[in-house]
Amino acid sequence: MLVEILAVILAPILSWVIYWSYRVHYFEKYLKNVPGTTGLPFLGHILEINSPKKLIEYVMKCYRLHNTNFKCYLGSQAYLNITDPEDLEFFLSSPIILRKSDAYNYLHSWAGEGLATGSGSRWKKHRKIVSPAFHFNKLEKFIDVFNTQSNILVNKLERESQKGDINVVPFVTRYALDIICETTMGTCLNAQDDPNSKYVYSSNLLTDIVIDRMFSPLLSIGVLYPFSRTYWRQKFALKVVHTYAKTVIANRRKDILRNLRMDENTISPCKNEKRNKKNIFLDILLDYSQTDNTFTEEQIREEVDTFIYGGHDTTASAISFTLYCLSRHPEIQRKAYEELKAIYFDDLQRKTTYKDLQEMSYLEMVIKESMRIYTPVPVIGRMIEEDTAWRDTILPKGLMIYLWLYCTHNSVNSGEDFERFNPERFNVDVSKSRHPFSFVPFSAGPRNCIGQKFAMMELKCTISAILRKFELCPPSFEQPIVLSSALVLKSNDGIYMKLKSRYS
Ligand code: HEM
Repeated sequence: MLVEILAVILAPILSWVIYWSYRVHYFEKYLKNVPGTTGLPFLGHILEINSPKKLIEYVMKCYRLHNTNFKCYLGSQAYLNITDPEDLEFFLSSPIILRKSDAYNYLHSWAGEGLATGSGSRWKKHRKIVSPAFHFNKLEKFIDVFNTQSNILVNKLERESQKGDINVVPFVTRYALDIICETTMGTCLNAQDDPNSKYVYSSNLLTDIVIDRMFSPLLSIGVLYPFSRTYWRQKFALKVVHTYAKTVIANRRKDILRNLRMDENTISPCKNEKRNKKNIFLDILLDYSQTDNTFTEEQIREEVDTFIYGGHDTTASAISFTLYCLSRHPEIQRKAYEELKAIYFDDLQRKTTYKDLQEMSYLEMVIKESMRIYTPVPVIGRMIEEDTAWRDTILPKGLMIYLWLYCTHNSVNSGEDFERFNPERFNVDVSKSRHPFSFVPFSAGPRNCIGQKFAMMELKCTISAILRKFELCPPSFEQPIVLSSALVLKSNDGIYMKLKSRYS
């Protein structure tokens, strides 16, 4: 009897030991010359990377130690961390290394196999369908939305700043959510006015849950997850966001069938402004679905949720960190403000036009420099599907690749003075002297960010509106920024500043 009990206990442990040894041996056959270690037996480096804050600390520690690409292990799974621009170019330009890594699986319940998480022929097809929506002459029409929403944001910030130091992150995040919902679905979410709405609560909750699952060994195990409280909270939040998207899609389809699409002179539900709602991303998907019945309602919903996820936290991170950089560098802020004064001439409160945005060249350099130091998407993951030659070795099937844009940006790849906030490094001549993959905040190659032009327009429009209204100053207390990195870079304790109105 005792032998049988021991056998029952020991068999799974022994299988685990054999499995772990086999897998580590399998990866090490090819990765033995890559700097880094296999970590603790059975655990790898799990204990050092158990939160978004520890992840970025750990990665920067390894990068400073090895000064190049390095490997690490989570259990028996090997991860190759890429930091060198030449290697970023290899992976990002590859027409075959296109599948996303395991970390993106946690987004599936929310955004399904939408553009950011999908792969294979379905991803290729959807990318083709969605691309026309991001043509610059379609994007131009969204300036009205940016203007309306940034006006609301500036008013909210003004009210709040009268109380003293202000954490801009929650304001900017709700603002970005309003923008992406209106441009994607043509609906007015009103997150800025109604921060406690079910949708805002649910989308924030889903973001937090994705991050929790990435770092919690228990929540990441598929069979155990349904027994956790998080699973049931996620189920509730998913129901809210999916029902919202499905209702909007169904109503919009009815409008199209009844030929009731809004034209240039109809009133948008948002702030009663005249707006051509025909340009929303959803219409491009619905129009396509009328020509191809394999493009299902569920797939449309997944793309809508993908835009909402991919298009709001990222821009909120970039806006918040740029405001932070401006508030801590008064001389650079003064130059950016001078540029705006020259563009807006005698009416700093007027609406921004597409032409204004083209003229904001110094502000664009400021935004780029901020995205270099505080890279909004610090890391991109890929999975190797077939053995692939790389340098003098083979990347074995099943290997995960983490492309650390954050490390590449925050190193001598950006110049010897890389720790200095210096927008001038993005003037045309200096930029030319660097490797083209030394600065890729929107990624590059076939899976680059489809929303990058949209994002840059939104960033310029928002930051210029805030800068025209306020002088940004440091808060009354010292705030060291502690970074946390999951899918998007965040400051652990918010981003505080003092906003002084330039006019009343
Ligand atoms: C500052 C803002 C933004 C940054 C820094 C950013 C960055 C990125 C990065 C690094 C990727 C990953 C590409 C890869 O895996 O190689 C990506 C993908 C993507 N982004 Fe953005 N993004 C931003 C804003 C937006 C916006 C506003 C939208 C939508 C309107 C958007 C939609 C997407 C989509 C759909 C993908 C997946 C593309 C694909 O895999 O084909 N992004 N973005």
